[in-house]
Amino acid sequence: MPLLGCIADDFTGATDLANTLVKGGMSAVQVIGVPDGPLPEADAVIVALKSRTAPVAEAVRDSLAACDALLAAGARQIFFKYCSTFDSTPEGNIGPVADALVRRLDAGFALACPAFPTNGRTVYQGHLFVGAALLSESGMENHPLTPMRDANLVRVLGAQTDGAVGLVPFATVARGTAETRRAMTRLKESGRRYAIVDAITDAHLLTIGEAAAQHPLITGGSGVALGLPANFRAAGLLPERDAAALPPVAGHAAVLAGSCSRATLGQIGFARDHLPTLELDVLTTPDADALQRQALDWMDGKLGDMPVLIAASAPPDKVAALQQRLGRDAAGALVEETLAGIAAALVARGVRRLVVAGGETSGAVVSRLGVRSLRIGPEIDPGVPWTQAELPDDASGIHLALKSGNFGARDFFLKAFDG
Ligand SMILES: Nc1ncnc2c1ncn2[C@@H]1O[C@H](COP(=O)(O)OP(=O)(O)O)[C@@H](O)[C@H]1O
Ligand SMILES: O=C(O)[C@@H](O)C(=O)COP(=O)(O)O
Repeated sequence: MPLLGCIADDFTGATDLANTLVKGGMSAVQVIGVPDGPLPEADAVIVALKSRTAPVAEAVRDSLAACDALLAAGARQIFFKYCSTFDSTPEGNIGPVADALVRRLDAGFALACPAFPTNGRTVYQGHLFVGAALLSESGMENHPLTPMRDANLVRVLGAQTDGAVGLVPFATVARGTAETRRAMTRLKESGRRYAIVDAITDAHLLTIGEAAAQHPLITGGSGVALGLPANFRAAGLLPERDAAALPPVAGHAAVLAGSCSRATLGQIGFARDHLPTLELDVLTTPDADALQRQALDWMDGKLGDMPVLIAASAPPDKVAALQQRLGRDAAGALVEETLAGIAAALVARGVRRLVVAGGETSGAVVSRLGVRSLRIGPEIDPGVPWTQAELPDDASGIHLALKSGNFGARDFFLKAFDG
């Protein structure tokens, strides 16, 4: 029976959250899509949806179905995981999904905290920073699907919900668990459905986690989950455990990149000097079949001891040009379909260790490969673990690392395969 039931709005976000919980001593399994059978045994079950950019009604429907499955399995607390950069549009989907979960759980209130200080995401006076820059000046204002042009999360969340949004400021969180708990209770009693909660350091996140021990619903990034294993441990529900090691796999290694974030563009720039690299020019050839044929021709003879890198990623001007030609969603779907097809071809040719860069891209790849669940293994960089995925026709499975576009050091695509 899971202690914590989690609903993640994309696949990289789900592994990020699972990674945090495993490091905190909880066993964690990531299930792909709304569960249609019994849930695996684990302290935390993370249902990974592709609901971040889905139509609102679909995101709400799938999130509620996931919530029901987790509650039916006995989960004591529900966690709604979204991006540490609060990726969403004025239509949603953070607000509408959170509203539906608040109602389903009869919670009346939920905290909202995307902070992830280890990766530079902090919240101060309700404003989200990425490193030293406001969210709206961090590069996220150019995201292909969810451009973030306002850093004030009280306003951003407020535009996505009919509930009122308050703030628990830094000064309160710094005063500790009891003050933070009281501030959230006061906001709930004064009719706020949400509180953006400031957090600048991991110590703040631990305080918030402890203060929310009795909340039926927590919403946020993986950072705010830091404090949750201790709550279950304090309640005598969580035995001491070691983080799981994964059984080794033998085969080729590859990286597929569909993220256009600054971090991923930098990682591609670094890796192209070290790894056999194919950069697809989607603007010149906006045709999934033709792009896949290019990749298949290229990879013959390239798969050997070295990992290979295939990227569709492009800088903002090229992304904008493709979107102007095809429309935003069609442009994203074209690239996702292309990379998913290439992933299937790589696996068919013996790739058994695969890094995928980009949340939507990871969703498309994992769906195409028919992966149903992921066991979480060792961390490569903060927020990105290796995972073990069973394939439908190969029980020994493959190792997959689903990298959030924004995460990882510059040498991530090499470092992933060290050791
Ligand atoms: N060259 C390109 N032009 C337009 N869109 C692209 C290009 N390359 C990738 N994309 C799309 O950009 C989106 C990136 O989102 P995602 O994979 O979630 O990355 P991130 O993790 O950075 O958010 C995907 O839909 C992807 O298909
Ligand atoms: O919280 C985060 O930043 C990540 O866990 C996450 O959600 C990643 O999403 P993408 O940037 O779309 O990969």
